[in-house]
Amino acid sequence: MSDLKRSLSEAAAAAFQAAGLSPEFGRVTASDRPDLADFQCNGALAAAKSAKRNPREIAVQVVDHLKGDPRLASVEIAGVGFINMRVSAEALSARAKEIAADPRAGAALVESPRRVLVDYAGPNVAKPMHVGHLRASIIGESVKRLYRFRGDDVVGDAHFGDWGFQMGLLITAVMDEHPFIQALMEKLPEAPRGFTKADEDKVLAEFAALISLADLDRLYPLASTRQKEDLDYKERARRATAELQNGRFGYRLLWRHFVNVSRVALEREFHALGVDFDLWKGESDVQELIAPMVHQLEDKGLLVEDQGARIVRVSQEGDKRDVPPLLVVSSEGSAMYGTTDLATILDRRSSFDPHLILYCVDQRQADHFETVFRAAYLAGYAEPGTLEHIGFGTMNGSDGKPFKTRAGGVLKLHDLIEMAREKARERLREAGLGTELSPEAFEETAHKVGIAALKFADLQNFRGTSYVFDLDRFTSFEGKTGPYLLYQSVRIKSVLRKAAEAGLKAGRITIGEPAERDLAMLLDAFEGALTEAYDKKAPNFVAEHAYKLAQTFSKFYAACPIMSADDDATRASRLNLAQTTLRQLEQALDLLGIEAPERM
Ligand SMILES: NC(=[NH2+])NCCC[C@H](N)C(=O)O
Repeated sequence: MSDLKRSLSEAAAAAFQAAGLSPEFGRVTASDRPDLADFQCNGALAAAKSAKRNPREIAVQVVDHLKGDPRLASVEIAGVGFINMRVSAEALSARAKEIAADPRAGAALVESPRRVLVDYAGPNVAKPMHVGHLRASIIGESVKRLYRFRGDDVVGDAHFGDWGFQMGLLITAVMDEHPFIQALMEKLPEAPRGFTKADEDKVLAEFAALISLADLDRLYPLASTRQKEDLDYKERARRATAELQNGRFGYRLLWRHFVNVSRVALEREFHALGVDFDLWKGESDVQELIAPMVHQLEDKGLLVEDQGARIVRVSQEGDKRDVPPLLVVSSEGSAMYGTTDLATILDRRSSFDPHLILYCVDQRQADHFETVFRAAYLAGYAEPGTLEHIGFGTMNGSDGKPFKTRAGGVLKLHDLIEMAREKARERLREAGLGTELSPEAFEETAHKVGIAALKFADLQNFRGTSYVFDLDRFTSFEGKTGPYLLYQSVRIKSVLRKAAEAGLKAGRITIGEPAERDLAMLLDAFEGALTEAYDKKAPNFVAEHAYKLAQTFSKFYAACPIMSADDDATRASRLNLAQTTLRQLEQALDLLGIEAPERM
């Protein structure tokens, strides 16, 4: 089973081949003049150039070969040699029927599934999340779902930032605030003889009683500001970080408490956003791998001294792109962000052995990843081409700079979601929607509308583009928005409910009216949109398809009455089209990480 674009491409390829030309020229695309044709093939022009022949002559040969294909109602030459095709009603009906019967709503699977690891979100302990993390979460979740839906074996990993300087800052701040903890830390440079798991749990419980998430949220920014002015403080934090990393027992316990508290809170917020990880590994998880890795890099002759630090040079003379070297060990002897990323590649190789790792991280880290990837290829830790950075632009405020809250601070995911939810409530009330829902159901709908607004606003743009945060626009039920798509899907659900209540059943699809035709064409285009999104790691192609599908359905519904159709067969066919549209639309929304409510 394949979509029309692909099956017509195959036919055109055969036609080119029959004309003694490369089948490559047979690529068929959706027509840019839908009023004239459904599909077009421009291959005759390219073929003419390479074969030094007349394009029209080639087009005539190809068209002659294609004529009589039962799928085509017409195939004609336009201009200097463009080939225009119109699909027959029978072929379109058959394809629509196929999609209606397909649990995958017309989407194919990849031919050879791969193991793919998606590294996304990348939140940090205690440090507040910024818009980069929000976008990484939204885009990464969608890419993960897309790859999984295409049949790959996919694991999504949060890659928790739990090992940097911020840990030393927190330890220092907490000790300053709690003399009890300070004293305890002095008593516990290492595990006392006979210290059991139960003893550890007791200490952790004491930490839990003294330090809450709110405390971490309060202390981190204070400590982070202070270390900028107070060199002595900074030095203490730096030492604490080093001691933690060297395994100081008390610090490790305290650190475990920080990690636990942050993780629980973060997972709750991500879950509210509809972002769920398969793996929640942290930077700390690969620390044991670093020392042997450094040795190995040394043995391979890749490590060089540079002003007291040890680096891997990844650029060579004449390289198109000059990227900074990988800083493996700093002059102070610590492992760095890139060192951890390199060790993580080793860890992933031994645990999951991925064919591909996708890093969904802010575009501003492009150089960092280029450096890490090159080092990994040089060291033989990954096959060239199997590591890929999926960068993205920023979400900006109206001032054109990365979005900040009104108070000027970085946004908290929790607050952002609440803002979107509040706007969604307002919008629903304004539109007179959800009036029949129970208060709980109304809340749930408002939540779904709010999340859809945020996610769709993000995913409708190609990821590389930056966009401006505008909650009023994002939450509107009109225009290219998440709420519009939810509204359309709820509308279809309501039609289907009414039909079911009246005992009406969906039946055999026949395509006749132009609006039915347009809808069937769009249902067929799902596969093409998914392929593009998959190849380019760009969910905006799925978003675009969902939007067009909703719009096309809306026009279809206006032009082709369902309940009051002229006869039973037409009604059954249109009901089936509506049902199939809903399934495909919900599938597309699911790939964007968006959930539609049952009612509004
Ligand atoms: N493998 C990675 N480096 N992933 C991205 C991690 C992002 C990092 N925690 C940050 O906040 O910037």
